[in-house]
Amino acid sequence: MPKVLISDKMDPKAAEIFRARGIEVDEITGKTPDELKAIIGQYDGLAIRSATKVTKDILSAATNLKVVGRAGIGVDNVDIPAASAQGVVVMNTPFGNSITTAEHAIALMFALARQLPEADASTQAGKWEKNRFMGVELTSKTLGLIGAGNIGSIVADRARGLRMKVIAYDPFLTPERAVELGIEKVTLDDLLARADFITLHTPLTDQTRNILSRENLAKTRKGVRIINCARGGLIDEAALKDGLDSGHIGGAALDVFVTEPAKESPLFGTPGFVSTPHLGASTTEAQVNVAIQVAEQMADFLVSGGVTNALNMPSLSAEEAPKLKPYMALAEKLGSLVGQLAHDALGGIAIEVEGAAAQLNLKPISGAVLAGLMRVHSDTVNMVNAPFLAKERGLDVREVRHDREGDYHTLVRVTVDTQEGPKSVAGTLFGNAAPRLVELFGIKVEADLQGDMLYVVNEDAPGFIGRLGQTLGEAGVNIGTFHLGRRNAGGEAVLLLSVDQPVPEPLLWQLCNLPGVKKVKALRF
Ligand SMILES: NC(=O)c1ccc[n+]([C@@H]2O[C@H](COP(=O)([O-])OP(=O)(O)OC[C@H]3O[C@@H](n4cnc5c(N)ncnc54)[C@H](O)[C@@H]3O)[C@@H](O)[C@H]2O)c1
Ligand SMILES: O=C(O)[C@H](O)COP(=O)(O)O
Repeated sequence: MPKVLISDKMDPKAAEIFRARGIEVDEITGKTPDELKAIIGQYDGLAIRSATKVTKDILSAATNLKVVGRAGIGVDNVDIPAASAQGVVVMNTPFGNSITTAEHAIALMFALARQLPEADASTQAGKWEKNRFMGVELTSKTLGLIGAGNIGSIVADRARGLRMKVIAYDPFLTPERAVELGIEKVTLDDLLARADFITLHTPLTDQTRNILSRENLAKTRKGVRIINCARGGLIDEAALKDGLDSGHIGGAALDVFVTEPAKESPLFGTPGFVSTPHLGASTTEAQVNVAIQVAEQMADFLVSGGVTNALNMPSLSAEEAPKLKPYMALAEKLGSLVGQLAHDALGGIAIEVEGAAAQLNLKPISGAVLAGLMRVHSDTVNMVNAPFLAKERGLDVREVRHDREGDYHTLVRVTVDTQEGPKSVAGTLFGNAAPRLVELFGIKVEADLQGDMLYVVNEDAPGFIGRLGQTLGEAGVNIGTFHLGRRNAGGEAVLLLSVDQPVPEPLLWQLCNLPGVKKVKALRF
């Protein structure tokens, strides 16, 4: 039974779903990194929000971990390259809290426009300072969005409802989408020069870090009000403080900080500054949404192999997964076969599909081929890390879908570029379920790739098979199945034998020395 750890505060629905799907679950929150490291080894899945930092160090102890599920959007607390290298799938819930977070941005915009927190504190202190608090209307003001993805688009929609003019800087926003959203796509400088309010909705990346730098803050309109419900690090906090002190910036509201938890900051107590403790996603509705989504996604993966919203693996729906399962087994065997038979470094690999296979999602099939190929050299390779390792090793991976009828109703072909030229193996599914090799380096041969096997290349001549059987028999090696193929009568022949036990090295040498033998190799599937 798979076991999941929920290490951050999460709606109880998550644990309920895991249990209902036959998954054992522990909810242990507030652990230090060392404490987490000490227990993580027992879990197949880790469900988190933003508090747990899934570092390379934690992952190194997560020897059973298969999936990290983020109940939320941002995954900057997960070392995705390290997880990928270790074959751990990382998934998030990209839409579950978007409305809630957009609403928080709008709430903070109102808070700034009408100085609500300061007015509240003053009133509750018994001051009744009616003349101190003079606000601004939002109607007709220009709102500048930096980032117009899921959350930015919802903010735009709500802001348009408030009769604001919305402009957006987002290099990936298409002109068509901008029209659809009713917003104007602008350059960053244009946005800085025109916006009365600026709200940030990008992830924190090398391109967005410090996007509101001291220099860019100086380009904003006097009195600009700034909201950040996205990620700390998008704004230079020291420059923001200086801008508020000088009066150039009319107000700033931060839900997120460079260092969290932000228990102290030079910004605290600055007039015009409003803050919340990373509450963007904190509504009952959003937390129920993300808890249900993350638990369903992780359970799908752990129980049936379905992959949704993964950041380091192609998606595979729970309905697709059973259909693809036999193909992935076939693909992995074909990858393993070429991996075991290749003698030199491979320059490239082509994964081709035709017939029924051509109608399927090719990514998981090619991931399985690569996993089979590379597992020959490392048993920690799986479908998640195989494509990354292939890229790291400079392997050129080509995927081809053929729209043609072949000899088989479904076929997967793997061709590797070797120093001797391209070499190809192909397989099909018998009864839509049983993987079968049907071609080996240009020779038609039908074989199950199963357990211990022997691959023999020899000159096609009478008497050879008898000598081979006798040599194996005398050494006490029992032959299970026997598959023979040849290029042409009297030419080169290929034998694939399944044997009941591994063939020891001295016996392989003995077989190599039989007359007519060109090559012998022990294989294992
Ligand atoms: N405060 C919270 O509690 C909270 C809650 C949810 C999400 N978030 C954060 O909000 C942010 C936005 O989330 P989302 O769901 O809208 O993400 P998203 O991926 O849907 O949208 C991000 C947008 O940023 C744009 N972008 C990327 N690089 C850019 C750049 N250099 N300049 C301008 N735009 C750029 C992208 O094109 C995309 O449209 C994320 O950082 C997420 O972690 C915070
Ligand atoms: O990226 C997100 O989803 C938000 O930052 C929410 O973080 P939280 O789950 O820790 O509230």
